[in-house]
Amino acid sequence: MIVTVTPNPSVDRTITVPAVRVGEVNRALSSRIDPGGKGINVTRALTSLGSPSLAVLPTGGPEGQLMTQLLTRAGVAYRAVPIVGQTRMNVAAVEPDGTTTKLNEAGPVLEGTDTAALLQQLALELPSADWLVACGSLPPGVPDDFYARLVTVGREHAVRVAVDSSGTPLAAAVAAGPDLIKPNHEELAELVGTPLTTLGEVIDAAHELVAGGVGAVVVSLGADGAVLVDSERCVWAGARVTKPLSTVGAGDCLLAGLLSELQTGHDPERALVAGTTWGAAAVRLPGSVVPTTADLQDIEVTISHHPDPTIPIS
Ligand SMILES: Nc1ncnc2c1ncn2[C@@H]1O[C@H](COP(=O)(O)OP(=O)(O)OP(=O)(O)O)[C@@H](O)[C@H]1O
Ligand SMILES: O=P(O)(O)OC[C@@]1(O)O[C@H](CO)[C@@H](O)[C@@H]1O
Repeated sequence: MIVTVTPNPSVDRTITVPAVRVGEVNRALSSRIDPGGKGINVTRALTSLGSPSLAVLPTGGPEGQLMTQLLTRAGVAYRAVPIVGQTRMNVAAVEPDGTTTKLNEAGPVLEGTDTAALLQQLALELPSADWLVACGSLPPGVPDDFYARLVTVGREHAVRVAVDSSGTPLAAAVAAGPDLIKPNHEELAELVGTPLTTLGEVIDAAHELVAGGVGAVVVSLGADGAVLVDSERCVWAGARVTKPLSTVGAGDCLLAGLLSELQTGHDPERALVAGTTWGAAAVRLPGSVVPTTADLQDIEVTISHHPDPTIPIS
């Protein structure tokens, strides 16, 4: 079982527009809402593709109610921890070529009691977890070492911990030695404190983190695929998508595909191929819609054990 925790979930509103015109009234061609936030997307993708998963999240206010309704409707298993504040709503404006502009709220303030209730709920779920997946930004009020604490708690319960976040919460988690992290290009550059302009530099940065105690580093590189580095291997994988519709949640689907294979004992290379397939499938779907089995059928993944280190990464 894969348990995800999303301290800062969001109802995602995706609005399709002919073009984003800053400072003007933009009329929508269509709009949709999805239950969102990175860990929730991971659980939604796993559920859609038949891997057992449970999402733990704080919820409050009308958007919180909407969130639980959307999750129930989607058949997603979840534990909602009530909070005083109001769950956020994030907006994505998507142009016809897939260009996506996101407007993310900071999220509600979580009081100390809210954070304690979230941790208490997680403690109840850990006995049935193989992986704990901690994802997304932290809302105001949650201490920066929240994910680092989860890494320690996971280790105490012999549960592997994956972290997908950014900035200080990710840096603190990395110092605690998680089993897996999934930064994208920018998050990795911020983590190691240096711009990364080629695939070779990305790989070197990932090796540096593995040497420092992270079990595996999977770097998602958008249209340039993804690379997995651990103490035994460095593998790159990518898939071509001709008509990208929305990249929102592609990284979450990549992580879900990867963990679905790791959980069942498959090797990291096979897991990377699955993750790349799920990520590419997500890009072909609107909003943060997660793929079904049918969406994975015609995706061809290329892998390389000796990726060209000079390839520029944008
Ligand atoms: N245009 C694309 N073509 C093919 N595959 C893509 C494309 N964009 C994304 N992917 C696949 O999806 C994976 C995740 O995408 P990306 O690197 O954009 O994640 P991310 O920045 O973490 O996204 P998010 O935070 O919105 O989930 C990539 O590693 C790649 O496998
Ligand atoms: O503000 P955060 O927590 O960094 O990211 C939140 C978010 O952008 O991430 C998901 C896509 O990965 C969306 O469902 C959601 O709106």
